[in-house]
Amino acid sequence: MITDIHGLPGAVVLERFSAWFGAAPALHNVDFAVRPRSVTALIGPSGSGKSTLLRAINRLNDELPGARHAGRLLLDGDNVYDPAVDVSELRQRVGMVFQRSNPFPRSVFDNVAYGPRLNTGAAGRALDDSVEDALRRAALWDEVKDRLRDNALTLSGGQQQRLCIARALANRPSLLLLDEPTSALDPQATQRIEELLYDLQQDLTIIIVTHNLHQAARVSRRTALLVDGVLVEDAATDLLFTRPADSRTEAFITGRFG
Ligand SMILES: Nc1ncnc2c1ncn2[C@@H]1O[C@H](COP(=O)(O)OP(=O)(O)OP(=O)(O)O)[C@@H](O)[C@H]1O
Repeated sequence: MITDIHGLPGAVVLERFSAWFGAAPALHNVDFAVRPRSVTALIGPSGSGKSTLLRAINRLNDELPGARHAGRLLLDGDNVYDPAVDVSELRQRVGMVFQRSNPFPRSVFDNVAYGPRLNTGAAGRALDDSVEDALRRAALWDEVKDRLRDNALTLSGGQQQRLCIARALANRPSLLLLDEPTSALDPQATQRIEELLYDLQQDLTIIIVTHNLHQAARVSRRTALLVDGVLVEDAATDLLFTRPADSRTEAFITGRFG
């Protein structure tokens, strides 16, 4: 099954992938294939390795002292840990959005224009067009089209998070990683982002870490459970929540641990 999707654009494949920060592994021999152009949810108790897995994909763990890994991690069929990989180019292909929205304290426009300016040298009309396109794809354009010169920090929390999504989309990534993107938002702002993810999966692969099992059930086609750095189960979301194959999944989704 894993080899079926290996080289497809936006496909992520982990092969016996392990990660350590110290002696104990944060991820242990993970075999995991993420389907392209769909939403996959990562769930699991606190400290089970969800963020470590996300951060392994765009090599953010590399920045942490003592971090090391073993095994292979492929994006679009390429090993992201190949020495020839340009990490900044990798991070254009892999957008990431965090729990706390983190717009730059600059204008709405400049936030979204940042990547295209830096990576393609876009300017003038071409830059305006790519900013508008990213804001439209992030379902934010109508709300900010008259506020493009306002400081991004004047937007609401939900708008700031969609702005961070737009900033990532402006780099035309094939993969979007979201680490608990709605946990600081109210239900309405959360719903807007969930609807947005539903639309965005037409064009790109999305992996979302969430502590909210209802959210995983609502937004994802597949869900994977991590426990103590081990991938316990990876299945179609409706199956995982109704007929889990592993007793640890059943215990987790019924609230008996984690
Ligand atoms: N920078 C770091 N230095 C040392 N250990 C770390 C670091 N980041 C994570 N770990 C350890 O790696 C393991 C996995 O952590 P990780 O943050 O990936 O879990 P998580 O499932 O995302 O947790 P949470 O749901 O609480 O965010 C934990 O034991 C954690 O203590």
